Amino acid sequence: MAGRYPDLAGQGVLVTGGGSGIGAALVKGFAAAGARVAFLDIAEAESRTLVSELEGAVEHLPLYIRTDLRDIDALRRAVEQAASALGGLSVLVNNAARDDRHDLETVEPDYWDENQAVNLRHHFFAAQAVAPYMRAAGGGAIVNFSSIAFLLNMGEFPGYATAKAGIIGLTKSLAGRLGPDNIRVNAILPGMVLTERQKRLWIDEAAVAGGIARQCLKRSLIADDMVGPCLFLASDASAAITAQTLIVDGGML
Ligand SMILES: NC(=O)c1ccc[n+]([C@@H]2O[C@H](COP(=O)([O-])OP(=O)(O)OC[C@H]3O[C@@H](n4cnc5c(N)ncnc54)[C@H](O)[C@@H]3O)[C@@H](O)[C@H]2O)c1
Repeated sequence: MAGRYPDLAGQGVLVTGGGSGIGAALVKGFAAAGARVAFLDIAEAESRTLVSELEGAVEHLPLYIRTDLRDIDALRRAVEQAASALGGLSVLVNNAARDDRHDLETVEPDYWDENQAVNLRHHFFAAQAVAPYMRAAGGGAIVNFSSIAFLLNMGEFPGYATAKAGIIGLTKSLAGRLGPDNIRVNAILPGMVLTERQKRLWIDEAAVAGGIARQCLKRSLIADDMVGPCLFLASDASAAITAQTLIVDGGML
């Protein structure tokens, strides 16, 4: 991976939800490319394990900043801390989410608001907070993680699906607003990716088989499959690409 996008070496990269799952693969991928990485996560044990795993293996050891992204003041402080520690920020990956299932009949307004706070709201406020640093650097790239789930009429998580659809609108609006500053904004829509959380909570053998049957590629996707597309959208290799959505689902849709 290192060297495939040489322009990423030395860049300041911020990844939300980088402590586990796809986010952890992204932290490793950017660090292997020589980037200076900071990541925000609520999961302390996983995050600290990730940093210790990378000790001695990468040029710049990623910086973990414990942050609950539902707390926008804390998010703003974390962005400042990351920018100061890394010497600037030119890439933001909005990745953190929580795909809880919920019933139409039992959702209350507080649950709905918390669900949007964990799945959508921090995308906007992280972009707002990093934009000045990107302008100072002469440009930047924001990659927002959406999902194909909102296109599949899945009834078990209307809040999550709403947030993931909202991320597409946000991506396009931010791309329009920030394009004149040479800041690109794109979204990745993963398909079925076998992370530890997915295997523990939602995806059993039958679901894996069902998913693969619907894909063109007859294998399970893993977190590492998201790294190449994300590094591509963060790097100068995609310098003329903005306001786009990239589906990475093994050909399910
Ligand atoms: N795994 C899949 O199949 C799949 C499919 C489609 C889209 N996605 C999207 O990809 C992204 C990564 O998914 P994943 O499967 O790796 O998820 P995951 O649950 O494995 O990891 C999410 C990370 O976000 C962190 N996080 C959650 N709430 C937080 C909060 N309030 N503050 C700070 N950190 C918080 C978690 O601690 C965790 O480390 C998400 O945006 C998800 O919606 C995943």
